[in-house]
Amino acid sequence: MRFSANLGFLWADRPLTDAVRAAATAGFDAVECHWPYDTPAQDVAAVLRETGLPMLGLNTRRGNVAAGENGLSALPGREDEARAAIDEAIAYAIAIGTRNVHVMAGFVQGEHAQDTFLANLGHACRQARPEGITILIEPLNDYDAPGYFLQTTTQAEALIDQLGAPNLRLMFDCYHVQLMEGNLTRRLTRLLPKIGHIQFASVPDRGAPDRGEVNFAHVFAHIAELGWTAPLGAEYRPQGPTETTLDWLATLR
Ligand SMILES: O=C(O)C(=O)[C@H](O)CO
Ligand SMILES: [Mg+2]
Repeated sequence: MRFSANLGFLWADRPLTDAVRAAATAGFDAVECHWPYDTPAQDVAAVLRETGLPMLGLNTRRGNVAAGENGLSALPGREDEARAAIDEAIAYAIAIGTRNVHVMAGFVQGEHAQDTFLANLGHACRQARPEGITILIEPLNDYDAPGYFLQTTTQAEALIDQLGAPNLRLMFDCYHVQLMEGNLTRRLTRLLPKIGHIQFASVPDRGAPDRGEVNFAHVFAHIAELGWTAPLGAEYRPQGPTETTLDWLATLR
């Protein structure tokens, strides 16, 4: 099994470029991030070349973070900002060779929000497709992100089917899915053709995967049996310095 360090959480206390180096030293096969926009893309591209690690994914900006926003793409009336964030994310992804862009929906509910999200996702998929980039949507659990538009894989699957874009896929984060829907291995099997990236953290505390209610040795073996070979995203909150939380990397590999 190969693993990607999510630098939104792992080594998040370091500049992004140093975090990439730390992930390489620790033996990760890839990296991914949340919002890299404060770091010039050419610096990130340079450190990816230096370490040989690919950056698997990045997120669109959240909007007004101080006001509690967590994405713009399902917010009716915010289409111009949402599309600017999508275009920015795709341009950054092209500059650093990243193949996945997670389009964040935001805190909103209702049919109008669904139409808005679909329209903005259509824009994202059209812009990304000629560049070989996949657009990801990720259900977030209602405990950490109450009121987030996209909360379940069932909802995400319906959106993917409705839009019918070949480069729209599901970000299957085992942490969120376990909290909202459970049934991880059956769900992974059924949804596999629609999955673009897989992430994990312990449940319920979002720590390293060698603790908590999910047996990740079993889940990772199942994912390998399904034929999935891309690195899995370690998106957990280290309790202490990241290096002290990496025993799982040897045991679950
Ligand atoms: O929160 C998550 O699980 C994510 O993957 C997002 O990228 C950050 O909100
Ligand atoms: Mg995630």
